[in-house]
Amino acid sequence: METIELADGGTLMYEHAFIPPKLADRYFVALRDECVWEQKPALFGHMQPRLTASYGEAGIVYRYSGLDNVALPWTDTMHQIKERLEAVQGKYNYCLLNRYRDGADSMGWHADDEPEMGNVIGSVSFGATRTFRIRHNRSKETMSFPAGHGTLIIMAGTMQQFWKHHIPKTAVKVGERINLTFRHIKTNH
Ligand SMILES: O=C(O)CCC(=O)C(=O)O
Ligand SMILES: [Fe+2]
Repeated sequence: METIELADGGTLMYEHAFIPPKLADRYFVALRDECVWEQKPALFGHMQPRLTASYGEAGIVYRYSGLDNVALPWTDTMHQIKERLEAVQGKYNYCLLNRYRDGADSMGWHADDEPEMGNVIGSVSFGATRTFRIRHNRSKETMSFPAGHGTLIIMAGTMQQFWKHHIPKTAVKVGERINLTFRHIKTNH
């Protein structure tokens, strides 16, 4: 596990093969075939350039960009991944899943800085390797990390306040990638 201290108090932890390859193969197939995937609307009548799914504890709703994401109950696979992650860092009650069907699917620059969101986000990737990029808001310093089959990236500290991240499109022919971001959403009960 590599721990990178970022400017202004952010921390990024990285491990390329956090989930061993054979297990990652099984998880990829289970997540692809068992989750309820949908393509949600984005701004200006567009659709998001990827599929998403939402899982977590009962009653958790994650709101972002005007969308309400109601969590379905953890699947067995997701619960296993969550426990592996929590053994490293964090405590999670919600997971947003993103499925990038090919190199044309992507995620724009953003921070996961909603007020009800805990500062530790645990991200695990399966399938095709895509580039995870981060950029400091003021200095524009940029860093890139290959997010491959079984890769763990933990974002913590003040990273969401001072840095944005994204998954760029790629012209290279790539297969599907599934990413899980485990989060802690504060509830008022
Ligand atoms: O696909 C990824 O690695 C990034 C996902 C992400 O940033 C998010 O779901 O907020
Ligand atoms: Fe994000």
